[in-house]
Amino acid sequence: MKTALTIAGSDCSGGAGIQADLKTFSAHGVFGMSVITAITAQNTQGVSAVENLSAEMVSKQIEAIFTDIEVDAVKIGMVSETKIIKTIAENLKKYQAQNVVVDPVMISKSGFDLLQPEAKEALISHLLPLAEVVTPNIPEAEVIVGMKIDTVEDMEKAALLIHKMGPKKVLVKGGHLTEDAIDVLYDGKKITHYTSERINTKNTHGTGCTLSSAITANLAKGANVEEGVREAKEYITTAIRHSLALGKGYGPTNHFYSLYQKAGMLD
Ligand SMILES: Nc1ncnc2c1ncn2[C@@H]1O[C@H](COP(=O)(O)OP(=O)(O)OP(=O)(O)O)[C@@H](O)[C@H]1O
Ligand SMILES: Cc1ncc(COP(=O)(O)O)c(N)n1
Repeated sequence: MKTALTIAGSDCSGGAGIQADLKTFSAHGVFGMSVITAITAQNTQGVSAVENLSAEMVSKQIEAIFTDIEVDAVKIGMVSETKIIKTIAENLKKYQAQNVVVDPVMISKSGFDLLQPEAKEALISHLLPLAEVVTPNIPEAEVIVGMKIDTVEDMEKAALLIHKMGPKKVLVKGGHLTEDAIDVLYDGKKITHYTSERINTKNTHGTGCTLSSAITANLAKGANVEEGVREAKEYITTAIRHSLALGKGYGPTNHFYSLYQKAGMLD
C-alpha cells in the first residue's frame, strides 16, 4: 500500500488540519501517517487557542517514521514557529523526502493567525524550495509576493513570482475570488487552469487542507502533479457540494460522499 505523511496542526473539530488530511488519505486508499506540529482548540466558529509542540518532539516524530517506513509523499500544513519550520526542513532533506506538497497555512478562515508573523520568512526560505508543489490561497500568495491579487491574471503573475522562490510547481487557489472557483497551476513552463463552478455554501472549513492532501495522496500513488491536481480538484468540489452543516459557523467538507455513494450507503 502507498503511504502519505501529513506534518500539520491538529483541529479538534475535525474539519481542517491533521484530521482532514487523514480522512482525505483514507478516501484515496493511501495509508496515512501524521507528525503533529501544534494542537489547536477550534471549531466551526473560530480558533480559541494554539499550543505548539517542541521542535525536538516534531523532529522525533519525523525520525520515528522515516527510520522505519517508506514514505511515498509528504504534505506540510500548519507550522507556526520558525524553529519548527527549520527542524522540518532539515529532517526532510536528511531523509530525502519525495513528493513534498507545501500548503503555506497562515490565517484560519475565521481570521486567527496560524503562522507567527515573524516566521513568514522562514516558511518562504526553508519550506518553499523543498516543494514539488506549493498551494497558497489568494491571501497567502499576496503575503508571499507582496502584491494585491484581484483577478485570474494577478493569480498567474503571483504563480510566476512564487516559482522563482524555489518550488517546482505553484498552484494558486481561487477560493477567495467571487466568480467560478479557478485554481492556477504554473509548472515552470506553462499555466494550466482548473475550473469548477462556485458552490454557494458557507461550509468550506478545511478546503485548502483537503485539496493539498488529495494532491499528496495522488502523488503517493504515482500521479504527476497535473493529474494529481485534476483529481484533487474534482474531489474537493464533490466534498464542498455535499459539505456538512455541522456546528454554528463554517461547517466541514464531506470526504466520504463519493465512497458512500458507490457503496449505496446514502439515504
Ligand atoms: N465555494 C466554492 N465552490 C467551489 N470550489 C471552492 C469554493 N471555495 C473554495 N473552493 C475550492 O476549494 C479549494 C481550496 O481553495 P481555498 O481558496 O478555499 O483554500 P484555502 O483558503 O486555503 O482553504 P482553507 O484555509 O479553508 O483550508 C480550491 O480548489 C478552490 O477553488
Ligand atoms: C490546524 C489547522 N490547519 C489549517 C487550518 C486552515 O483551515 P481554515 O482556513 O479552513 O480554517 C486550520 N483552521 N487549522
